[in-house]
Amino acid sequence: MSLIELNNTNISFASKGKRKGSVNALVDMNLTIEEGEILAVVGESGCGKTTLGKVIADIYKPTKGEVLYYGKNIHKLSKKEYEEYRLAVQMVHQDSYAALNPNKTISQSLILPLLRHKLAKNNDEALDILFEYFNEVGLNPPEIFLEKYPHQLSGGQRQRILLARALSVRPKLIVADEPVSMVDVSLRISLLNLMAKMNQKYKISFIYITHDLGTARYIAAHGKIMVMYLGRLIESNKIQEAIKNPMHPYFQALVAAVPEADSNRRSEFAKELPLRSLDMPDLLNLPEGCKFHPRCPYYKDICMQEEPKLRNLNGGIVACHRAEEYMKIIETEE
Ligand SMILES: Nc1ncnc2c1ncn2[C@@H]1O[C@H](COP(=O)(O)OP(=O)(O)OP(=O)(O)O)[C@@H](O)[C@H]1O
Repeated sequence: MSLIELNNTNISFASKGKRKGSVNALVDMNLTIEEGEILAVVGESGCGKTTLGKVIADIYKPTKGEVLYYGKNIHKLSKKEYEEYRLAVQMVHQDSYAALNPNKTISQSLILPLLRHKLAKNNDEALDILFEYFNEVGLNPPEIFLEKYPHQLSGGQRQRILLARALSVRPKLIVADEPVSMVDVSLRISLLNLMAKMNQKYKISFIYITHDLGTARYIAAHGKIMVMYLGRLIESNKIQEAIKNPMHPYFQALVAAVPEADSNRRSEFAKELPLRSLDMPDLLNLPEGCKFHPRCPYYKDICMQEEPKLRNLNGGIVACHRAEEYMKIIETEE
């Protein structure tokens, strides 16, 4: 049974601007996360990646559809089961500063959940647990970091603290939302390696949310990728296969935009894909048919009329009317 499953999950928000309307941030989302799996979620800003993470962590409640934890709807769990789920699914947020209380030392912030969830009987036991995980995430010696306030630490140190906090409650899944985007480039690889190590050592599943395909490929080297566009899942596959043979034109454009020093490793599709437009459509007035067609260089009449459904192709799934046809065009062009 899957650790987490989303069944036709939808969520819409009232628009934030002056214009009235609602934004569909997740549309008929179906996905499964297995124990120990790493899933990278990619797509450009505003496509719904964070919303997806927050729905999985029950920070947002779906407007329609359900989230299952080991086959059970999270909103129908008993109190005890729900507590177990809340500990099992931890979210690490992009902005490490906002995620920590600025008026409390790190130890004051991190001891509390351990006591509240009865993972430690008293402060000393909680500190022992934190020492263990601070060492694990490379914050040595732990006592120095535990007595600091968030503003006294660097972005990289705060992200490690958030990972240690998530780890300390022994989760089954960590939803990591752009965990390295606000960290110095030189520290990114060490944080990614840390997550990969946690995945191997503790069999923790990861959902790694990013708009950066390079880091997604790095962390989910043996995992899956899912590509989102305007709240929709448009492609998913094993990550290596997906990058070698991207099916959806939008994903082809993302792959084409990744710099690759070694020409042998470049996907054969990784060439400039000229989109018709660089802008996302108006969220309050989405186009008919395929939501990508106003930007797609390969659209035909059917793309303007019918929204493509997800279907099986090349070991994965894709929502594009013309994927096979398009892939053939590329083959004959080369
Ligand atoms: N609490 C909210 N209230 C209203 N609209 C929201 C809310 N949260 C998200 N949205 C809207 O839902 C859509 C998806 O947002 P989301 O933050 O999930 O995208 P994202 O892909 O994570 O973007 P980014 O990469 O910039 O973080 C956006 O149009 C956003 O404005």
